[in-house]
Amino acid sequence: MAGPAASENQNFCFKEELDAFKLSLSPTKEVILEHYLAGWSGLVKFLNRLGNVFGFISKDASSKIQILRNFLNGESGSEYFTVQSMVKYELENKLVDLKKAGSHPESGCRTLLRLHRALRWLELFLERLRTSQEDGKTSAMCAESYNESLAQFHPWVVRKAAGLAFCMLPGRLAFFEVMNVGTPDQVVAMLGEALPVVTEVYQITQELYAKHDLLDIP
Ligand SMILES: CCCCCCCCCCCCC/C=C/[C@@H](O)[C@H](COP(=O)(O)O)NC(=O)CCCCCCCCCCCCCCC
Repeated sequence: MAGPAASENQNFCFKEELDAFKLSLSPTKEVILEHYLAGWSGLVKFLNRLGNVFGFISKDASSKIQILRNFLNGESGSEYFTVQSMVKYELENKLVDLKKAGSHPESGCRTLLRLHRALRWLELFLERLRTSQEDGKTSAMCAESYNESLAQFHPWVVRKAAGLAFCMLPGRLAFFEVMNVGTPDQVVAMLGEALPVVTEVYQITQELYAKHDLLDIP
């Protein structure tokens, strides 16, 4: 697969995309939705640069980002400032279908849970990338991370399609180039700095969802 043109590369740097997750952590360790979504948009942008075979994944992620942005820009937008305030607001106002799909099939809590589960995949994948050898296979790293996380929530047909798409991932070096961060050493260093942030955002959200028994929203 040919890499993106140099001019295109100037508009993209993986580090900046991940920085949005850093910004999403408030001083009181709440997760600011706007920045969280900006982080996801950056990842989707990256995914789109990898080629059309990932289109079905980036479409699903984009539509979930959009659902949440609509809440944020809607009339109750201020309630959606952080993930914590969103959970409180939606639960207090009975805006979440907790056990089975009903009148709120696209609640903020439910939609964010899907992205949250994918964040665990990201964490596992970035850690594998960071510690990979020069001849490491991104497709295998991606598949292993997926099988350990997101796959359990997906039906067979989605798992199958995802597995096929992973085979189309470029090799480690070409993948690093698409990230546009610098030399492989610089990429590895950047990942070392970025990962703890991803982990922290994941853990805070995980604890919040567990506390409110929201981890299985249909
Ligand atoms: C680099 C390769 C990227 C591979 C992406 C790995 C994740 C694979 C996810 C496969 C999702 C398939 C699409 C369909 C999903 C939905 O069925 C399913 C359930 O939704 P529903 O309850 O509304 O029906 N949706 C989801 O689980 C949410 C998936 C969100 C995936 C976001 C993936 C963004 C990937 C960003 C790549 C960034 C890589 C950066 C590496 C340096």
